[in-house]
Amino acid sequence: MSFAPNQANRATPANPANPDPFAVYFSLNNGLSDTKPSLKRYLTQMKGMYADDAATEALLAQGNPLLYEFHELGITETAGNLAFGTSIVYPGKVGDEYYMTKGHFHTVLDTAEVYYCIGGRGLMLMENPEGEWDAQEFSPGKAVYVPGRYAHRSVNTGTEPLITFYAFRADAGHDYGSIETKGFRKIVVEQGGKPAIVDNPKWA
Ligand SMILES: O=P(O)(O)OC[C@H]1O[C@H](O)[C@H](O)[C@@H](O)[C@@H]1O
Ligand SMILES: [Fe+2]
Repeated sequence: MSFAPNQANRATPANPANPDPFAVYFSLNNGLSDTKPSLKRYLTQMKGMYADDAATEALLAQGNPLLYEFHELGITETAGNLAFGTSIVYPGKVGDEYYMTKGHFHTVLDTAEVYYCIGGRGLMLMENPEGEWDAQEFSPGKAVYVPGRYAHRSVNTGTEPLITFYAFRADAGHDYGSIETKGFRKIVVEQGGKPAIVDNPKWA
Protein backbone atom coordinates (compact mmCIF):
# COMPACT_ATOMS: atom_id res chain seq x y z
CA MET A 1 0.00 0.00 0.00
CA SER A 2 1.41 3.34 -0.91
CA PHE A 3 0.92 6.64 0.85
CA ALA A 4 1.56 9.95 -0.85
CA PRO A 5 2.21 12.57 1.78
CA ASN A 6 0.56 15.97 1.52
CA GLN A 7 -2.33 14.75 -0.59
CA ALA A 8 -5.98 14.15 0.26
CA ASN A 9 -6.04 10.37 0.77
CA ARG A 10 -9.81 10.07 0.83
CA ALA A 11 -12.76 10.23 -1.52
CA THR A 12 -15.26 12.47 0.28
CA PRO A 13 -15.27 16.18 -0.49
CA ALA A 14 -13.93 18.52 2.16
CA ASN A 15 -16.29 20.24 4.55
CA PRO A 16 -15.63 23.91 3.72
CA ALA A 17 -15.42 24.73 7.46
CA ASN A 18 -12.82 22.04 8.15
CA PRO A 19 -9.56 22.24 6.27
CA ASP A 20 -8.13 19.03 4.84
CA PRO A 21 -5.09 17.79 6.76
CA PHE A 22 -2.15 19.93 5.76
CA ALA A 23 1.39 20.78 6.74
CA VAL A 24 3.12 24.14 6.60
CA TYR A 25 6.76 25.11 7.08
CA PHE A 26 7.93 27.83 9.47
CA SER A 27 11.68 28.37 9.67
CA LEU A 28 13.35 27.70 13.01
CA ASN A 29 15.87 30.39 12.04
CA ASN A 30 13.64 33.35 11.18
CA GLY A 31 10.08 32.13 11.79
CA LEU A 32 8.99 32.77 8.21
CA SER A 33 7.16 30.36 5.93
CA ASP A 34 8.34 29.47 2.44
CA THR A 35 4.78 29.33 1.10
CA LYS A 36 2.60 31.55 3.28
CA PRO A 37 2.82 35.34 3.25
CA SER A 38 3.08 37.20 6.56
CA LEU A 39 1.19 40.23 7.80
CA LYS A 40 3.51 43.11 8.67
CA ARG A 41 3.12 45.82 11.28
CA TYR A 42 5.09 49.04 10.90
CA LEU A 43 5.51 51.90 13.38
CA THR A 44 2.91 54.05 11.56
CA GLN A 45 0.35 51.38 12.49
CA MET A 46 1.17 51.81 16.20
CA LYS A 47 1.23 55.59 16.46
CA GLY A 48 0.38 56.64 20.01
CA MET A 49 0.78 53.14 21.41
CA TYR A 50 4.31 53.71 22.70
CA ALA A 51 4.66 55.95 25.74
CA ASP A 52 7.15 58.39 24.18
CA ASP A 53 5.38 60.20 21.31
CA ALA A 54 8.44 62.37 20.59
CA ALA A 55 10.56 59.23 20.16
CA THR A 56 7.92 57.82 17.78
CA GLU A 57 8.02 61.01 15.70
CA ALA A 58 11.83 61.04 15.67
CA LEU A 59 11.92 57.45 14.38
CA LEU A 60 9.27 58.19 11.76
CA ALA A 61 11.32 61.15 10.52
CA GLN A 62 14.02 58.61 9.58
CA GLY A 63 11.70 55.99 8.06
CA ASN A 64 9.00 53.57 9.13
CA PRO A 65 10.55 50.55 10.84
CA LEU A 66 9.01 47.08 10.58
CA LEU A 67 8.18 46.17 14.20
CA TYR A 68 6.73 42.68 13.79
CA GLU A 69 5.18 40.24 11.40
CA PHE A 70 3.01 37.17 11.85
CA HIS A 71 1.17 34.48 9.93
CA GLU A 72 -2.58 34.31 9.70
CA LEU A 73 -3.48 31.22 7.71
CA GLY A 74 -7.17 31.98 7.23
CA ILE A 75 -8.49 28.87 9.00
CA THR A 76 -12.30 29.11 9.13
CA GLU A 77 -13.32 30.71 12.42
CA THR A 78 -15.27 27.93 14.15
CA ALA A 79 -15.05 26.73 17.77
CA GLY A 80 -13.61 23.39 16.70
CA ASN A 81 -10.81 24.76 14.53
CA LEU A 82 -7.41 26.05 15.61
CA ALA A 83 -5.70 29.20 14.34
CA PHE A 84 -1.92 28.97 14.47
CA GLY A 85 1.24 30.41 13.05
CA THR A 86 4.43 32.19 13.97
CA SER A 87 4.96 35.71 15.23
CA ILE A 88 8.26 37.55 14.82
CA VAL A 89 8.92 40.72 16.85
CA TYR A 90 12.10 42.49 15.76
CA PRO A 91 14.64 43.91 18.23
CA GLY A 92 14.58 47.65 18.81
CA LYS A 93 13.15 50.40 20.97
CA VAL A 94 10.93 53.46 20.66
CA GLY A 95 12.69 55.73 23.14
CA ASP A 96 13.35 53.37 26.07
CA GLU A 97 10.44 51.08 25.26
CA TYR A 98 11.10 47.77 23.56
CA TYR A 99 9.38 46.83 20.30
CA MET A 100 6.15 44.95 20.97
CA THR A 101 2.94 43.77 19.32
CA LYS A 102 -0.27 45.81 19.58
CA GLY A 103 -1.78 43.25 21.92
CA HIS A 104 -5.43 42.31 22.19
CA PHE A 105 -8.18 40.67 24.18
CA HIS A 106 -9.99 37.84 22.45
CA THR A 107 -13.49 38.82 21.32
CA VAL A 108 -14.66 35.57 22.93
CA LEU A 109 -13.00 36.83 26.10
CA ASP A 110 -12.63 33.51 27.88
CA THR A 111 -10.46 31.83 25.24
CA ALA A 112 -6.87 30.92 25.94
CA GLU A 113 -3.81 30.87 23.68
CA VAL A 114 -0.47 29.09 23.87
CA TYR A 115 2.87 30.37 22.59
CA TYR A 116 6.10 28.40 22.14
CA CYS A 117 9.31 30.39 21.85
CA ILE A 118 11.60 29.33 19.01
CA GLY A 119 14.14 32.14 19.19
CA GLY A 120 15.05 35.37 20.92
CA ARG A 121 14.27 36.80 24.35
CA GLY A 122 11.26 38.66 25.59
CA LEU A 123 8.17 38.85 27.69
CA MET A 124 4.52 38.03 27.28
CA LEU A 125 2.71 40.90 29.00
CA MET A 126 -0.84 40.08 30.12
CA GLU A 127 -3.71 41.80 31.89
CA ASN A 128 -7.36 41.03 32.54
CA PRO A 129 -10.37 43.38 32.65
CA GLU A 130 -10.09 43.48 36.47
CA GLY A 131 -6.66 45.09 36.08
CA GLU A 132 -4.64 42.09 37.24
CA TRP A 133 -1.49 41.72 35.19
CA ASP A 134 1.32 39.25 34.67
CA ALA A 135 4.49 38.87 32.62
CA GLN A 136 6.09 35.58 31.58
CA GLU A 137 9.53 35.21 30.06
CA PHE A 138 10.17 34.00 26.56
CA SER A 139 13.40 32.19 25.77
CA PRO A 140 13.96 29.40 23.24
CA GLY A 141 12.13 26.26 24.30
CA LYS A 142 9.77 28.03 26.72
CA ALA A 143 6.00 27.65 26.26
CA VAL A 144 3.78 30.41 27.69
CA TYR A 145 0.13 29.80 28.47
CA VAL A 146 -2.17 32.82 28.19
CA PRO A 147 -5.38 31.99 30.06
CA GLY A 148 -8.78 33.17 28.89
CA ARG A 149 -9.72 36.76 29.80
CA TYR A 150 -6.11 38.03 29.56
CA ALA A 151 -5.09 40.58 26.94
CA HIS A 152 -1.63 39.67 25.67
CA ARG A 153 1.27 41.45 24.02
CA SER A 154 4.70 40.06 23.04
CA VAL A 155 7.69 42.28 23.85
CA ASN A 156 11.19 41.75 22.45
CA THR A 157 13.73 42.60 25.19
CA GLY A 158 16.69 41.05 23.37
CA THR A 159 18.95 41.71 20.43
CA GLU A 160 17.61 38.97 18.09
CA PRO A 161 14.14 38.57 16.57
CA LEU A 162 11.68 37.16 19.12
CA ILE A 163 10.11 34.19 17.31
CA THR A 164 7.11 32.35 18.74
CA PHE A 165 4.64 29.78 17.48
CA TYR A 166 1.07 30.28 18.67
CA ALA A 167 -2.25 28.40 18.60
CA PHE A 168 -5.74 29.38 19.76
CA ARG A 169 -9.39 28.54 19.16
CA ALA A 170 -10.08 29.80 15.65
CA ASP A 171 -13.29 31.67 16.51
CA ALA A 172 -11.73 33.62 19.43
CA GLY A 173 -11.38 36.86 17.45
CA HIS A 174 -9.28 39.94 18.21
CA ASP A 175 -10.54 42.85 20.33
CA TYR A 176 -8.13 45.79 20.20
CA GLY A 177 -10.55 48.28 21.83
CA SER A 178 -8.96 49.99 24.83
CA ILE A 179 -5.50 48.56 24.12
CA GLU A 180 -5.16 50.74 21.02
CA THR A 181 -5.91 53.92 22.95
CA LYS A 182 -4.69 53.66 26.53
CA GLY A 183 -2.55 50.55 26.22
CA PHE A 184 -1.59 48.15 28.98
CA ARG A 185 -1.14 49.21 32.62
CA LYS A 186 2.52 48.26 32.39
CA ILE A 187 5.15 48.89 29.77
CA VAL A 188 8.56 47.28 29.31
CA VAL A 189 11.50 49.68 29.11
CA GLU A 190 15.27 49.50 29.22
CA GLN A 191 16.60 50.81 32.53
CA GLY A 192 20.30 50.64 33.33
CA GLY A 193 20.86 48.34 30.39
CA LYS A 194 18.21 45.79 31.32
CA PRO A 195 14.45 45.34 30.95
CA ALA A 196 12.16 46.79 33.61
CA ILE A 197 8.37 46.60 33.90
CA VAL A 198 7.06 50.03 34.87
CA ASP A 199 3.71 51.87 35.01
CA ASN A 200 2.40 53.12 31.67
CA PRO A 201 2.13 56.92 31.91
CA LYS A 202 -0.67 56.84 29.29
CA TRP A 203 -2.85 54.49 31.33
CA ALA A 204 -5.70 56.66 32.68
O1 LIG B 1 -2.84 41.16 16.83
P1 LIG B 1 -1.59 41.69 17.47
O2 LIG B 1 -1.75 41.98 18.92
O3 LIG B 1 -1.03 42.84 16.71
O4 LIG B 1 -0.55 40.54 17.40
C1 LIG B 1 -0.26 39.93 16.17
C2 LIG B 1 -0.51 38.46 16.23
O5 LIG B 1 0.28 37.96 17.27
C3 LIG B 1 0.13 36.61 17.62
O6 LIG B 1 0.81 35.82 16.75
C4 LIG B 1 -1.30 36.21 17.78
O7 LIG B 1 -1.48 34.89 18.07
C5 LIG B 1 -2.10 36.62 16.61
O8 LIG B 1 -3.43 36.23 16.80
C6 LIG B 1 -1.96 38.10 16.49
O9 LIG B 1 -2.82 38.66 15.55
FE1 LIG C 1 -4.49 36.23 20.96
